Amino acid sequence: MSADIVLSCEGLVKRFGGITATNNVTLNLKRGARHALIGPNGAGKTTLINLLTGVLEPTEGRITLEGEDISNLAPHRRVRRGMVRTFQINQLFNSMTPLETLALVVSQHQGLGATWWRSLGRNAAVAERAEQLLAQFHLAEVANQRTEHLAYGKRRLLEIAIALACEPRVLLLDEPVAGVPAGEREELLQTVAALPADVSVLLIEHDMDLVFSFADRMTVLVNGTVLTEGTPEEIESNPEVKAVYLGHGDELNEAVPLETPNHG
Ligand SMILES: Nc1ncnc2c1ncn2[C@@H]1O[C@H](COP(=O)(O)OP(=O)(O)OP(=O)(O)O)[C@@H](O)[C@H]1O
Repeated sequence: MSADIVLSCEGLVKRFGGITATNNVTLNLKRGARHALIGPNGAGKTTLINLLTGVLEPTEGRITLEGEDISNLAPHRRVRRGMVRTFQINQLFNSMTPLETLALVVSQHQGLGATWWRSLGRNAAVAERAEQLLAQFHLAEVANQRTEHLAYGKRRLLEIAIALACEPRVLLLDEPVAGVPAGEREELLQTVAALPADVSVLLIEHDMDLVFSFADRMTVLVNGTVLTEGTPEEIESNPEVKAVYLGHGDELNEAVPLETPNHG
């Protein structure tokens, strides 16, 4: 396999009883890519991410990370190897502050265990990395507020900061702006745009503003199958893609949200 492919899946199939949610999907994520996965509701995007991260076991097919077959690795071992995801729905510790949460994750990642309170006091490297992440993700001013009191956009930022604290080589971003109110979107869009260039990103998103401003490559999934893959320009002008989305009453080339996210 080419050295510039960081994550790939080949002939991936997932069946749930009689439903084929993923149908022979082959996808290559290039190093440093900003790759978007789009498709109408029920196209199989979430199932594909669950297969890539190891939450679901494929019926058929193979997944390779940095040239190694990870098809049978447990989810946490895939994270250790550098593939990290965020979730559509926040999965945060409500009673902790962003500073505590990030210190915990950084501490775990550095092999110091879950003793974030000790690490914060005694380990300058943990505190420093947590502070850096707080600044990078516009969380410094809310660093000491309990997460349950944070605005929704800040919670989404914290979630991406947590993923970055694991120092991923591959980041799977699952609908980062879903449910975020208009006034908080800009900060999130800017932060996503400013993600480190050496982290390869696979973005699942319904918001076409974000998809077209972010992606340098796009894969369109329909009924579990890859309809097409290409540059944003190719996707925008592809008649088959337009036909799929026309049923939703929107024009792809207007770069408007194609549908209302059903989560968040
Ligand atoms: N655990 C499951 N059991 C049975 N069917 C499932 C299961 N998970 C997903 N499916 C089916 O697989 C298909 C793909 O669903 P999936 O959630 O992956 O689509 P999606 O593209 O992520 O949709 P959305 O944009 O709405 O999140 C759907 O027909 C769905 O009903």
